[in-house]
Amino acid sequence: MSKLLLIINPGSTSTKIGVFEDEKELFEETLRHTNEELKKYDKIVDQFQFRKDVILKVLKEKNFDIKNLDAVVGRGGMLKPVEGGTYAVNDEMIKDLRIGVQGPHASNLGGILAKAIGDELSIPSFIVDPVVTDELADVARLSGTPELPRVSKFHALNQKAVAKRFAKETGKKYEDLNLVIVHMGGGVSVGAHKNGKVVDVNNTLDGDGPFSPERAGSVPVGALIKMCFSGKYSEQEVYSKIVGKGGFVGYLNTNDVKGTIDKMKEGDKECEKIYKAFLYQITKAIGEMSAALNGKVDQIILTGGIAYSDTLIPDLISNVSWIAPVKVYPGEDELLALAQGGLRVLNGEEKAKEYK
Ligand SMILES: Nc1ncnc2c1ncn2[C@@H]1O[C@H](COP(=O)(O)OP(=O)(O)OP(=O)(O)O)[C@@H](O)[C@H]1O
Ligand SMILES: CCCC(=O)O
Repeated sequence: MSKLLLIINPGSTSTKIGVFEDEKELFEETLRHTNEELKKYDKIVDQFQFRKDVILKVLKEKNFDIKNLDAVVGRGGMLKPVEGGTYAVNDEMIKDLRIGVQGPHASNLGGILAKAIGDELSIPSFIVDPVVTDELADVARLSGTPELPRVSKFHALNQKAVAKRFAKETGKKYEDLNLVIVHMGGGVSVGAHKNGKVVDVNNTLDGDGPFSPERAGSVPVGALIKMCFSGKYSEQEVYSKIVGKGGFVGYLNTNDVKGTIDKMKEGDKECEKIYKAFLYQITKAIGEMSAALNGKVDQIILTGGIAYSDTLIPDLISNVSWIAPVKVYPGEDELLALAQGGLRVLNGEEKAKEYK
C-alpha cells in the first residue's frame, strides 16, 4: 500500500515542505521568511511555533487532511557527529536539537517540527542525513591548533542527493566518482566527494569557507580575537556577526542574492563589489577542494537556490571550467531525499537508526 509523507525542511531563510505519496510529490511549497519576520526571535529554536503555524496553515489552505499521513520526515540538525542514514526522532535527539549540541541551525527545527506533528497524529517521525554527517578524511580534521579540530557541518542531504542524481544520470556509481559540489543557499558549502565519501568540506557554519547570504565564512582570526576581547560585544553578538548577520546581510543588510544582482545590473557599485567578492571566494574554494582531490575531478556540481542565477552561474563556470566540466542542479533535491529516507524505513528496506 502506498505511503503518505509530510516532509519539512527548514532553511535559514525559508521552510520548504512537501507531501509525497511514496516517491511521487503531490505538492511542494517554499514558505519564505523575511528578515523582518525572523529578527524578532532571539534563537532559531524560538521560531518553532511560528514555523509550525505557517506549515499547518498552508496545509489547511490546500485542503490537505493531515490525518491521512503515515509519517513526518524533517531535515536533521546539529546533533553529535553521526554516520549518514535515517534516524527515528527520539527524546534524546529532541533534547540535543533543542540545545543544538553542535550549535544553532535552522535544521534543528526539522526533527522538532516532525516529532511535534507526528506525535499529534500518533505516526512516526524521522530525520535523514543530518548536517553533522561526518565522513572527513583524518588528514582534513587537523586545523593547526590541537584544541580546535576541523569538523563536518554542511548541506549533507542535498550534496549527497545531487551526487547520487548525477551518478544515476551518467550511468556511474557515486562510489566511483570524484566530485566537487558547491551548495549555495543561505550558507555556502563546498565539498570534496571522493568515491562516495565527503572527505573534506568547509564547516559551513562557524566561520569557514566562502561568505554567503547570511554568513561571514572564513575571517581574519587575529582581528576576530581582538573583537571578542574588545568588551564591546557579547559572545552571542560576535557569533551573529559570523552566522546570521555576516556575508550579504553584513555588507548590504539583505540576504537576497538575486535582489543584489538585480541592483548591480541597475548600476549599484556596492552591490557589484560584494557580488564580485562572492564569486571570487567560491572560485577559490572550488580550487581548494579540487586540490584536495589531487586535481582528479570528474565533475564540478553547482546547486542550491543561488544556482538559479543566470548571472553568477555563467561567471562561475567561466572561472572554473578549466578544472573539470560543470553541471548545474539549481535548487535542491532535499525534499525527495528526505522522502526516500523515510520510505526506506516504512517499507522495511532499512531499519531506522537510533540516536544515542
Ligand atoms: N534566480 C536567482 N538568482 C540569484 N539568486 C537567487 C535566485 N533565486 C534564489 N536566489 C537566492 O538564493 C538564496 C536562498 O537560497 P535557498 O533557498 O537555497 O536558501 P535556504 O534554503 O534558506 O538556505 P540553505 O540552502 O543554506 O539551507 C537567496 O539569497 C536568494 O536571493
Ligand atoms: C550546516 C550546513 C547547512 C547550512 O549552511 O545551512
